[in-house]
Amino acid sequence: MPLAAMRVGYGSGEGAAGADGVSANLDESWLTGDPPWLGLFGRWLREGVAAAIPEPNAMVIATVDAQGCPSTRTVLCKSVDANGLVFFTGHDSDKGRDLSANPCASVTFPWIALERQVHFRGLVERVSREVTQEYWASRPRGSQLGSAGSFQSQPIGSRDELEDQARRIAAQFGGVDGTEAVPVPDRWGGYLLRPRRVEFWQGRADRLHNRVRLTLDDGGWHTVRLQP
Ligand SMILES: Cc1cc2nc3c(=O)[nH]c(=O)nc-3n(C[C@H](O)[C@H](O)[C@H](O)COP(=O)(O)O)c2cc1C
Ligand SMILES: Cc1ncc(COP(=O)(O)O)c(CN)c1O
Repeated sequence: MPLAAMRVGYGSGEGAAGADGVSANLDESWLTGDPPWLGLFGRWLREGVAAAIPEPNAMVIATVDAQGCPSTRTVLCKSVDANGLVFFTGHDSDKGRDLSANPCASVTFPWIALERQVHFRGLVERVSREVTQEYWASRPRGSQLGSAGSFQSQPIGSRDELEDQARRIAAQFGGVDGTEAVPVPDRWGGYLLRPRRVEFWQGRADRLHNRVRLTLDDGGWHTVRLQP
């Protein structure tokens, strides 16, 4: 099928795997909690889990370099609370360098199977070393060794070289089957995105979608409905 002819209609409730609130129109009254995005975001995330969509906590994050050019890639959101969204990555990666130069990011949860997306934008800061260490300790040993064995976003000559490097580094900590703890590399850690703008989007028929945006200013959170 030609790309130009590929399209899906939204708002029938059929594609949405039985999630609540799919047939009802997204309404400002759904915004509950403190901050007011927290309740609905948590509900939609739980519905994404229940609908078994792949990696419902995956979010596409845009960062901007010192020249003002954006880049996007996917990371996993590993916790969310009233402060914001936490993810873990390499500080020396492209995104880590962008965030050092420009500590502002935008993320999108593309829950297309549920005919929904949520965007966040805000300032990003590193989490404490304690928070990073606690999360690191919860990761499977293989993932710890994988992160320790990779200098994220640096070039490497071949797959074989990457595997040799990872094996060499794993051996320093007793190897894949060892029991010695793998320390968190200094170059790896968590970031907290503190939202100042959040948008909930729900697909509707004939491209007449629902969009509700919350913005934080000195007076608190403000809600506005946007045209699709
Ligand atoms: C579903 C999915 C989840 C990912 N989660 C993470 C993550 O949590 N942290 C991370 O550093 N990279 C993650 N990646 C890899 C990144 O998308 C990216 O390739 C990597 O972080 C390097 O990005 P950068 O060079 O732009 O900094 C994930 C990739 C996918 C497809
Ligand atoms: C390179 C990389 N780092 C970190 C993560 C975060 O997830 P986890 O801590 O569960 O490995 C991922 C997830 N795909 C990843 O690909």
